[in-house]
Amino acid sequence: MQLPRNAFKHALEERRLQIGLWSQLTTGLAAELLARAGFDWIVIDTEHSPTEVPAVLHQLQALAPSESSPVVRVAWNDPVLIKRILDIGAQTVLVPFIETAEDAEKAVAATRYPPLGIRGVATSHRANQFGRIDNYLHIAAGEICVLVQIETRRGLENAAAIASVAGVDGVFVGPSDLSGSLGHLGDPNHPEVREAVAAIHAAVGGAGKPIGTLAPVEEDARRYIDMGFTFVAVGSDVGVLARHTDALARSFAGARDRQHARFAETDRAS
Ligand SMILES: O=C(O)C(=O)C[C@H](O)[C@@H](O)CO
Repeated sequence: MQLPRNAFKHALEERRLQIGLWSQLTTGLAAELLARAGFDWIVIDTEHSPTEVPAVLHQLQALAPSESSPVVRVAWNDPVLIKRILDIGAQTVLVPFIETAEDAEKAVAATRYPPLGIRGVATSHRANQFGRIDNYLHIAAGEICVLVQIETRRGLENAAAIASVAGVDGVFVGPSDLSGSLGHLGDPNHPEVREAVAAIHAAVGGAGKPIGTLAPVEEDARRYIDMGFTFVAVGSDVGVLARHTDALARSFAGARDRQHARFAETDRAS
């Protein structure tokens, strides 16, 4: 049996723009629904959601038949978390809070078997099709994509060194945390944050690696695309659901309030 090809990894290598969606809805059912939407990549976020490993598995299964590549954001740069996610078949991991080249090396090492790294060896799991993929131990890394997240002032200062680490396939800028770290919490469009994003973009480009981000505001997403970002998540499932359900409820609130007022009038009259 062949190792599955990681379409997202190869698209990044070729700098083909990948439009993504952030997912925090946690269930296989939600992932199945999103799988048909037409995004190139979908982040299964375990850092800022209640999603634990079994729920990641259900989401990977739901996304498997689709054209949307799963990207699993682990909760922390922890080799145990990364190992568990790889063993259930994720081929792309996004590792948060990378501040130095050493942090990035640690993330990469967690995805590589010895002697290149420290990934624990299991003989039969979903990633190797329960032992059916020939030579998995020696070829797995070829289809694993490691994205590291820069989201602090320290990460900004070390962006070029982080991006240059061998085995880092791309750098993701976290605008929300970066703005907090730079003293502009809640204002990812503050000029200093924009300047920092531009500096990270230049450093990552200089290292010959692709860069991506999450930009739920359309104007921001289009700006990043115009700047040359290769992978841009343009929204999140919870955001889309919350905003659209708010708007739907609001659009019928007038009809309900008018009808209730008529009831109140009738009550008063009787
Ligand atoms: O710093 C950021 O921006 C991110 O890391 C993305 C966030 O975690 C968040 O917006 C996901 O809901």
